[in-house]
Amino acid sequence: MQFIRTAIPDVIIIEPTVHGDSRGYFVETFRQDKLEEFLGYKINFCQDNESKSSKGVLRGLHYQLPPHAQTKLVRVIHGRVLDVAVDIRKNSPTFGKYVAVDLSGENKKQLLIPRGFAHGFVVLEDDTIFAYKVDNYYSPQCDRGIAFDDKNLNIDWILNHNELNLSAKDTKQPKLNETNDLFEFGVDYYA
Ligand SMILES: Cc1cn([C@H]2C[C@H](O)[C@@H](COP(=O)(O)OP(=O)(O)O[C@H]3O[C@H](C)C(=O)[C@H](O)[C@H]3O)O2)c(=O)[nH]c1=O
Repeated sequence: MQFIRTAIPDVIIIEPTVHGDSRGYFVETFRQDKLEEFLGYKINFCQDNESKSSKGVLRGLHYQLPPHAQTKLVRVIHGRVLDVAVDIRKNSPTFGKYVAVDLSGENKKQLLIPRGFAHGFVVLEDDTIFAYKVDNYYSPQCDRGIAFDDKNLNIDWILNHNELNLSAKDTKQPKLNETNDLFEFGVDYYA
């Protein structure tokens, strides 16, 4: 299992080891000990999620506010997405910047998105199954979002705007500079 820091160092790509043989393959998709050793802090996931989407679906950009802020460990079981994490920690040197990673059932890559980031993905193949762990329970009251097409983020979602399929909620999210519901850089949201 390899851990690779991205251009935003707190966002980490995880590449599990795939053991293939004549029957198929085996992969350890999560190892708490190895993850905590790399992170240098404890992490306790408490909820697993799964969503299925057709090509063109865009879910995001979402996050939960403290005290229900979530770390997400995301992966694609079948299909392919472009997965995006946006730094929404005020005063961060990478505030408003994003990381985009191609996750697929084929490459088995995962992305660790810490508290303080908005998360979203666009689905690039039909019948894509997206699975992820979170370390705080779902809290509708603390659920927030940022507009996927915020010009100040300038996210390249690959697909054309007219190919996208969003929830009503996601067509009405505020731009980053229109919300105060953000995080502070340097605050330990894991304390
Ligand atoms: C997130 C969540 C949702 N729900 C219910 C609420 C709705 O009845 C239904 C769909 O919820 P929503 O439209 O918010 O689902 P997504 O658009 O896939 O949202 C997720 O996608 C983006 C990319 C994320 O990173 C978040 O985990 C999450 O916001 O599932 C639950 O019961 N539990 C949950 O944890």
